[in-house]
Amino acid sequence: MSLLITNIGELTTNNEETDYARLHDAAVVLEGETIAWVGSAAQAPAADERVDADGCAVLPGWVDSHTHMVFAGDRTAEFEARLAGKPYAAGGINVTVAATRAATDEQLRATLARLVAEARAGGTTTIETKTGYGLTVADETRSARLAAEVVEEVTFLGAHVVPQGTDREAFLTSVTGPMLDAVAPFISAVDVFCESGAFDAAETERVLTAARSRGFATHVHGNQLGHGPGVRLAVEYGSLSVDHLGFLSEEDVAALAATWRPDHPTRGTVATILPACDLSTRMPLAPARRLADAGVVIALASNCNPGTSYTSSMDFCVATAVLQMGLSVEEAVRAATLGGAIALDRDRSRPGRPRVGALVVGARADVQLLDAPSATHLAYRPGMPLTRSVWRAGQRLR
Ligand SMILES: N=CN[C@@H](CCC(=O)O)C(=O)O
Ligand SMILES: [Zn+2]
Repeated sequence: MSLLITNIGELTTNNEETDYARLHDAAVVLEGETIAWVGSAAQAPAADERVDADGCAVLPGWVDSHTHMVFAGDRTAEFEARLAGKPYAAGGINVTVAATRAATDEQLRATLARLVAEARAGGTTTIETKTGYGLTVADETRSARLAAEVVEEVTFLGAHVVPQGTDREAFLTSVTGPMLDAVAPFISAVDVFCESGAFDAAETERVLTAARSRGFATHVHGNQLGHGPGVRLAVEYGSLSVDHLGFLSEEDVAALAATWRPDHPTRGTVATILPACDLSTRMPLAPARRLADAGVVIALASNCNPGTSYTSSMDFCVATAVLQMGLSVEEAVRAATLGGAIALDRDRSRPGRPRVGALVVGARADVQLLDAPSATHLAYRPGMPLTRSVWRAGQRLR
């Protein structure tokens, strides 16, 4: 079954080969799960079905490369305390750990389904989600298994915090051994919260080493609450991304930039910025402009979780990145699509892992149509419901 979306006023393709140029008076053809044709509306081939975009903007579906959606419970009281001036601290995670352990599979599934549905309705077609609210072998395995039922990228975040009442050394031994082995069938990457109140540099290295020795890609939560070793270690260990980044030294920015120079031997480390979290925790916004000017590839993600960022709205993240972090609309949209795909190592097609984040021939047919003539309206009309239609793998979701 093929579908022609035509009369597109502005088409964001993220096609590197055409210098990321946006097309006007454009059309795309979806064939089954895949993008089959992209070009000028006047030259579009016939298809089984046709959608008229009425001159509106079409973009790749959002790629949300950082969320924590497997949880139970509520942290409104902690949020209210923050509004009254109490700073965010990693310890709050234990409240969600207790609620998550007490929840049934069906309760966790229901929350996950609700959050995934919200994200999809907002144009998100690729979701990464992390474990990290179970923190025993059984609870982390359950979180990974339930996540894998509904999202395509599951990341093991056993090293989120040392749970209350647990011996630190015994916990780390489990996270880097039996716990990691138990979740392995459900995950594609490993993450670690490198921060005071969570895990220090030596502990972070243990987690990254264990992941690497089993062939898993890694991510690091780093430099969120203060300056620290997160960025340095992510770069040293070749992590796919380092996320948060509210506190960066000149050396941190230079180290990240060096990974994107053509002479760098491996794939670079993406800087994932999480503006909704920065705002909700009342922490400094990550220096996105500085990172972009230094040549660092940026991903923009929601960090949807009950503690620091209870939203999956990528539209909100894009608007904030433009209005408050100094990115252009093009940069912010690219970070929320192609940037996320690069952070998940999904910007090229591999068996069982189709390319996402770009509207180019061969990529997965993940498409959003806005109720607006250009992507600029995401920042120009912040907070407005601009998602008109969404297709994921060729299936219409709304
Ligand atoms: N920073 C660490 N983890 C989450 C927050 C988890 C929580 O507070 O529940 C984050 O990315 O912000
Ligand atoms: Zn996070």
